Amino acid sequence: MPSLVSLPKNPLIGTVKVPGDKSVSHRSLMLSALAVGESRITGLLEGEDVLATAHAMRAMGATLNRVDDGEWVVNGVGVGGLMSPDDIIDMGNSGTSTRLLMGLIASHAITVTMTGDASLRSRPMGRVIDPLSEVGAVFKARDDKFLPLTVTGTDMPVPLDYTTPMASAQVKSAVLLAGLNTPGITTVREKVATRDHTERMLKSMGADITVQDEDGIRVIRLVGQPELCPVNLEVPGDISSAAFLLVAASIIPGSDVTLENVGLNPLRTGIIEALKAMGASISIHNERELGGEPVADVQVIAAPLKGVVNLEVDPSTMIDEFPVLFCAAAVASGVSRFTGLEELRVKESDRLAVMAAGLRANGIKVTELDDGIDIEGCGGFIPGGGTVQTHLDHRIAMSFAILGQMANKAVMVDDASPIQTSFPAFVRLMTGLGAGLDVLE
Ligand SMILES: O=C(O)C1=C[C@@H](OP(=O)(O)O)[C@@H](O)[C@H](O)C1
Ligand SMILES: C=C(OP(=O)(O)O)C(=O)O
Repeated sequence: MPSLVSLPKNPLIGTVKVPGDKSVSHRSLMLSALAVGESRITGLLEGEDVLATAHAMRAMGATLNRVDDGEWVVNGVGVGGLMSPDDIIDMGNSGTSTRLLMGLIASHAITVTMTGDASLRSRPMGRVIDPLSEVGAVFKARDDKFLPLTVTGTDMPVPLDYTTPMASAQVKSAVLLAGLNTPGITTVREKVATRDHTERMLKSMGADITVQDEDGIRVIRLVGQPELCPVNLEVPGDISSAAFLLVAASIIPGSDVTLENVGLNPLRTGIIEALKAMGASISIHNERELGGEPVADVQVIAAPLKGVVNLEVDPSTMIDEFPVLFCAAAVASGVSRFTGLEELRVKESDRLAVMAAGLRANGIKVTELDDGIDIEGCGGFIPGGGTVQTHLDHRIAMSFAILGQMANKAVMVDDASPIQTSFPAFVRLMTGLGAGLDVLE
């Protein structure tokens, strides 16, 4: 497996585009595959996770054709038109693909067997098996909660009124997608708002979906069995990928980077608020809307960061950005404390334990908490010299690639291959800006 070596080189200078948003890309393929007619998607993220979604939708009968870089044409089968695939579907490393697809399948009378890589096979699926079983789907899962699993959807789906037990857009979306081919109104209630790409895209495709605040609970109601209209959709840049550059350009002295066309969905922008709270110099330009999502150009100029202990940002608005934020905290001056992050333990890896181990291996003093982490910042360059175990987690790999740019000794990432799941151009783009990254095959 290819390892990655990161050592300081130059300030990051330039203007770049980050790849398409992974969450929006998944949904654009899934929903256009259920539309009646031809959809055209541009700016699609062509990372392994999204390609797994494309493979799954083809296997269930939709026609998806790649016509150019990031440009795909999808001919959908209509809501209710999915068919049983003739083989097991390998979902690779992608939790979003797996859980949202389970929702789609739950209200189609088809049978699908899914598996994934070692990381995905270790992640809990009970959080979607439980509500989808109430819809009427039948699951046969390893230990009742892990992949490989077989799901048999029902031809008599029940519309749920479901309150999500944790802040999860994947769980919310799985229940909503099950509601697509279910008569009646499917209701999902969220105590904590999570990314609303599903809601926005369904509305833009003609579904009758409403979102209300009822006594502090976000209530989403979807009328089942719509005819979804095909779309011409441009996918905005992924702020979760942009986050690596926001942190890198903040911590590497002399950097000045502009990121074009970044999706700034209000339920995804916590990383910008968090970095600003630490002293980052980030400005937003050219705000506009793209495919129903707010986007803008984001400029970041290097600035000294200070630790933060009472971050007043909702974790669900930056849940995937905590690994790289921890690296920013390692370079900042002073102590940082992050809590309320138990969900990080069930991502591609246990991101609290793996980040703590990687930071310690590179000379950073950390204390791992049940639901968070304390980090003693170095106020500049960190010792470095450690090898980080990524555990098949792309965000661990990229976070330590960034940290190595502020290390006295090289930071080694044991496996760079997971980066292909969400940001295939990461090394090329970072080195083009001035970073010192080398991939060793
Ligand atoms: O709905 C989505 O596209 C996602 C939701 C989040 O997961 P949870 O909903 O489980 O928090 C996030 O971690 C993931 O990268 C993408
Ligand atoms: C958790 C992530 O994705 P998924 O759940 O789709 O694997 C991520 O991209 O950080």
